[in-house]
Amino acid sequence: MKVGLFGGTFDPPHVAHLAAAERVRDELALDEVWFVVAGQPPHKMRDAVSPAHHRLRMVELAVADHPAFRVCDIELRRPGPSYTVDTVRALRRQHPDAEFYFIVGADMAADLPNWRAIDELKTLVRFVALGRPGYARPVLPGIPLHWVDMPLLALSATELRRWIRAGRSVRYLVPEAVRQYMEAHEVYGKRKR
Ligand SMILES: Nc1ncnc2c1ncn2[C@@H]1O[C@H](COP(=O)(O)OP(=O)(O)OP(=O)(O)O)[C@@H](O)[C@H]1O
Ligand SMILES: O=C(O)c1ccc[n+]([C@@H]2O[C@H](COP(=O)([O-])O)[C@@H](O)[C@H]2O)c1
Repeated sequence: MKVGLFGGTFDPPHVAHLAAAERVRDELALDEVWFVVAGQPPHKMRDAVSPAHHRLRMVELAVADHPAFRVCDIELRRPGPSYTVDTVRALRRQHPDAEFYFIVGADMAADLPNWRAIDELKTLVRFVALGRPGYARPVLPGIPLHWVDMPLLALSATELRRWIRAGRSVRYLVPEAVRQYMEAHEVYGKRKR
């Protein structure tokens, strides 16, 4: 089975995440894409991240209508920073027959040389990267990267949180079920209007 792993903080999940996952699933003929919700993202240690149960629920809602998309909560059940190499080692033990592809946007792709145990990690997964506005396709000597083209979507969770806090509508920028959940649970505070 060919499985795409799409790791993210997903605070909140947005339509560019879904479009990226679908684009890679289609291009590489993956059987499934697992959205791996980061417990404590290693490079966001000092940032305030929304509670894991909200991010997990929002991702569940976001992927619910896609038959090949799944949510993986393995990193939420492990204390400490969510290093991808730990996740992939565990998933390979649990699913010895799966072939794993790790999906990243161009911003994260450029950071791969700094990831924990990257020399081991690159032997455990194939990296797949997508363009992201503002980030060039990186040249990474020694780290094979499968580049997948897709229409660039200038959307980020940081920007969406800012919009919500400013009282702006994010309808159509996040799946409708996610929008309703974040409003009902005031994940990013009360909507101003
Ligand atoms: N607009 C986008 N185009 C392509 N890839 C994206 C886009 N937004 C996020 N990604 C990728 O999705 C993965 C998960 O990203 P994450 O959950 O951190 O969302 P984000 O929008 O980058 O959030 P933040 O702004 O809080 O950093 C990362 O690999 C990131 O590069
Ligand atoms: O393992 C690492 O060293 C590492 C360093 C930075 C990011 N990651 C992973 O990259 C994925 C995307 O991160 P983020 O914070 O942009 O959502 C997420 O699964 C992180 O755990 C992993």
